[in-house]
Formats: sequence, structure tokens, C-alpha cells
Amino acid sequence: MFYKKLFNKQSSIPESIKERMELVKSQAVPDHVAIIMDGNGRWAKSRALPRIAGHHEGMKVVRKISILANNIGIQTLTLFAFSTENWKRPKSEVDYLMKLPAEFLDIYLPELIDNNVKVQVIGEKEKIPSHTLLVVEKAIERTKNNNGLLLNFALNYGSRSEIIMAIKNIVKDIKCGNINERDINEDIFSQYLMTKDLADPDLLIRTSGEIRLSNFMLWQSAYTELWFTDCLWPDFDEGHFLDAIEQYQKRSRRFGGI
Ligand SMILES: CCc1cc(N2CCCCCC2)n2ncc(-c3ccc(F)cc3)c2n1
Repeated sequence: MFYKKLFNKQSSIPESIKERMELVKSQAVPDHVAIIMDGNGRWAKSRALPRIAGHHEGMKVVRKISILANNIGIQTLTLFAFSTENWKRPKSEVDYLMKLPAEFLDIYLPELIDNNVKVQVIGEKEKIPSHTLLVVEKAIERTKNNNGLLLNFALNYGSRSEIIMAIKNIVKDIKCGNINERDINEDIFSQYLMTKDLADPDLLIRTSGEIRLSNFMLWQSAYTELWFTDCLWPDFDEGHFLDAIEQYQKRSRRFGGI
């Protein structure tokens, strides 16, 4: 089909990147990469554009990095698309952001399906507008049998809220006798988190020069390698992503051991 030629997974990747990809693939790639996609507003401001132009440009980078991650064999890519704190932004910006999933899926879902990508979401669905939820749930349904990259969007996600919800559900299960207080350990606790079916992230990338976690996967990133770049998300490309993976491969991870 037309889009297959247009978005063929190999033709959209620059030649110079392909060599680096082969080298990265020859070593262990991180199973789970998480990204805080920061700097969209600043990118727009530096070009005297409205903030939403940065979000729109950032959406194109989501597709580029998802295809690359899938091609180098990363199992899960979790993208921090909207935090529980983002509701404080101007209504016009929130309304625009809540329309981005539909725009993204409308343009890129056929290509993602063609690349065997599975779409999932973590976050609190209650506050998300029904029009957004509808298209996201359709994409989850349409890709549920794919076994390539798990493209996991954190949508209205906040780590502290996730932890409080886990505690409340554990208390509920103790009260009704489903679990015993003395059986609670880190594995049991992890089963009450939204990420219960995911491995912890091996590598967390944050763009735009901010050096903080911003209430993102706080429990899950206890042993996660952190990689920060001043690059603004809309300017983030395959080269930056491979920089992070190559850096990760150079670091020896000890999980607290020697
Ligand atoms: C709801 C806020 C939001 C913002 C956003 N931005 C703006 C912020 C960061 C930069 C990327 C572009 N993107 N990009 C893709 C999605 C998306 C979400 C779910 C889904 F199933 C498919 C796509 C997205 N969602």
C-alpha cells in the first residue's frame, strides 16, 4: 500500500544511523526505555511559535523514535505524554493536548501496525475526555495481538498517585482476606501498580536539560540508568536516541551489588 512505501521502516532511517543501529544491536539493548519528552514549549517559544506547535512537532518525534526502538529490538518504550500535573496548564493547551492522541493515531497507527507495534496506556482514565479514550482504546484493541515493540503511553499518569492507589487496594485486599499483611513485599507491591505487567525501565531519558524525575515511575526507576540531554524533544532524533543506548551499553549495571 501507499503508506508502506512512504513509511517503509528502513527507508525512513538515514544511512549513517543504520550503521550505528547494527552496532547497537550487536550488544544487549535495554528491554525497557522510558522517556520524559520535555522541551516542546521552549522549542516553540524559541521560534516565536505558539506552544502547541512544539507539541505538534514533538508528536512527529514520537513516531520516529518508536520506529527506531522497534527496529533495534527494544521490548517496551514508555513515553510520558501527559502528567497528572499537566491539568494546571491553560485550558486551551490541555484541550489541544487531548486531541493529539487522535491525530497521532490517525496518521501513524497504520505504520505502527505494519511494524508489529503494540499500543498500551498507563494512567488514570477517569479525567481523560471520552473522545481521547475512544481512539486510544481502539488502537489498543487493534494492536493487542502484535508482539513487536510495546509502545506504552503514560497518559494522565502520576507516580505518587499510582503508589497511593496501590496502598489503598492493598488495604482493601487485606481487609477482605485476599492477602495477608505479612506476605507484603516488593514483588507483591509492584503487582498493584499500573506497570504490573511491565519490567522496570532499564534506561530513563529526559530531554530539555531538566534534571529531575517529575513524579514519573518513581518506584519503578529505583535501579534505572538515567540519561539527560539538553536537546529539546522536538529536536530529538535517532542520533540522540542511539547516543543514550550506546551510553547505557557502556555503563555496567550493579543493581546495588559491587
Ligand atoms: C495526551 C497528551 C499527548 C501529548 C503528546 N505530545 C505532546 C507532549 C510531548 C511530546 C509528544 C507529543 N502525544 N504524542 C503522542 C501522544 C499519544 C498518546 C496516546 C496514544 F495512544 C497515542 C499517541 C500524545 N499524547
